[in-house]
Amino acid sequence: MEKSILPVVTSNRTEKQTFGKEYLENLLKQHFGHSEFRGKQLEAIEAVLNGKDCFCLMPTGGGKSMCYQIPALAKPGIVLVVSPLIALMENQVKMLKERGICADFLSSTQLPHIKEKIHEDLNRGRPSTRLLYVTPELVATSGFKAKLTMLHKRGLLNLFAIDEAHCISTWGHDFRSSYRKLSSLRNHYSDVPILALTATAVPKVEKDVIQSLCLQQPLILRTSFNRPNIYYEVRYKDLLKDVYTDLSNLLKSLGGVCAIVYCLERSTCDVLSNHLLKAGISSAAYHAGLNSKLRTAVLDDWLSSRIQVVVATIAFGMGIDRKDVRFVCHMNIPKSMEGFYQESGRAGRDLLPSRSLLYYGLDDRKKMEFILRNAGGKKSQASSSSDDLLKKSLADFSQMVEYCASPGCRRKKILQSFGEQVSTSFCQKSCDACKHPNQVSQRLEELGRIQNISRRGGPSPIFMSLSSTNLERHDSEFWNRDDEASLSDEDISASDDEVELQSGLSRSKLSSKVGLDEKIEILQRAEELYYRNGDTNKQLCIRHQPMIKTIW
Ligand SMILES: Nc1ncnc2c1ncn2[C@@H]1O[C@H](COP(=O)(O)OP(=O)(O)OP(=O)(O)O)[C@@H](O)[C@H]1O
Repeated sequence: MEKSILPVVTSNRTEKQTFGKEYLENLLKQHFGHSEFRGKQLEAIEAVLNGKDCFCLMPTGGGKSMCYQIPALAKPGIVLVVSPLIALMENQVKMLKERGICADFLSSTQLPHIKEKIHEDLNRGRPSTRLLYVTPELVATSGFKAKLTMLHKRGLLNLFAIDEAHCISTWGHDFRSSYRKLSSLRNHYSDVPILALTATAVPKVEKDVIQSLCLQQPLILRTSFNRPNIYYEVRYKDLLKDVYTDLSNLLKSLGGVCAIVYCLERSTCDVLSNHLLKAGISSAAYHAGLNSKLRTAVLDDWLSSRIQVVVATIAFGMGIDRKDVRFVCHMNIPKSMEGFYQESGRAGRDLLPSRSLLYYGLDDRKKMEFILRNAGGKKSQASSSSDDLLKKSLADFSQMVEYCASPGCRRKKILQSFGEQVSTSFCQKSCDACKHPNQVSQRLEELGRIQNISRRGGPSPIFMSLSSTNLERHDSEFWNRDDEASLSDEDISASDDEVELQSGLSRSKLSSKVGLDEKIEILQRAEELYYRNGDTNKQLCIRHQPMIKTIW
């Protein structure tokens, strides 16, 4: 384990002096090079340093990590960070180590001697580890619970930070049940503050997270989801001569800016990336169908600006911290505003002017609607809960359609979908509908005419061509059936502890076969499927649990 090269500031000052604004700002400057706290960061940091539970809702790129990283530096002891994905843990630990901060993660994918070293450090009188990243599954094991109790008895637990806390609500009820068991943290270590962090603004999720973690009179911090530095625009595929040429012309006009183009399908990523290359734009495709070596090379090239544009599926982005993405494009309409917000939000994390463009097509809309409905229709037995889930996914999608195909400020529609009410003037002409209202109205009228003609002419060719066989094939892409076949029942039933002891080999074999990004894509799609199909997909998720399990 690499150890801290920079001495971490610990202080024996009194609480008031130790946690003063100036002191905390110094830590921010000294360790991260930022001159001041953003949004509600300081409030969250002060709350947890004073022993208070806190629920923190911040938009993507809002700087949530700082809310537990600064407390880890301000106070002696260990901050335990519960994180859903190994990829996220690895990224953060790497970044912290580069800054000389002693952080580590424990997961079943790590080599035994690395884990041993971490445990050795935790057993020391004064461990050098300041931040320890773990999965909820590990927290639920008896071995790790004993370790936590030992640290607690020695007064070494500074804070529990639950990153991506919405997972408690979205995944915790079923196939990641360990998320629900995190309540044991509050029950066993009542004097250690808990900080729950998320960018998911649904009120039901907030309530569920607070209840599930048993937060005690938490300070609730909500930051507006507005991203004022992003200009939002929609272009209409049906009114364009050639969408790919439109995109390549736009990219050329923007200069060599760093960009991400999201596509629904892997094949589109390949075709579009080739088109951009032919147009003289440096680009590469990135999706779970490529081998991991190639994906790593694409990611490295993009992160180091050797490639300008990555044309990717949703597998690309989670945990990737490149601040200067200037342009995010959606080639197809996403399934929900939440997904769109997360993906478009990868633009402009440095707060500089950036751009989001969505290409809306009538066929894409029909295709997505068909996929959502078909997923619901595949249920073996209709149940009211799966009907509700289907209704929810269609309602989520209709918000996205409204964003694209109805007049009015785009920014306002995004914020309204998260329950924020704002006036239209709030946008300050930073979306196409506010900047060029006449042009947008005219395009919508033209689109309406085309839509009427296509309605009279029957379903579109794409809609007709989506046979159930095609969709089966589409679904099978989510899971690697070879991997499924290679797994024993032991893997399926083993707890995290047992997996570590008994089937580390099969797990690592599986890990080497399946790239991290593919796992992320699988997990995201599993979540998507679960939402769409309710019980049916619960079975699907359980069946593929060994596969999904390797993600955390
Ligand atoms: N006070 C600050 N001043 C300047 N930059 C900051 C500040 N706090 C955080 N950042 C930077 O903002 C970026 C986003 O931070 P972070 O990854 O913590 O965001 P996040 O809220 O976790 O986002 P996401 O939900 O997308 O993961 C990082 O590059 C981080 O270094």
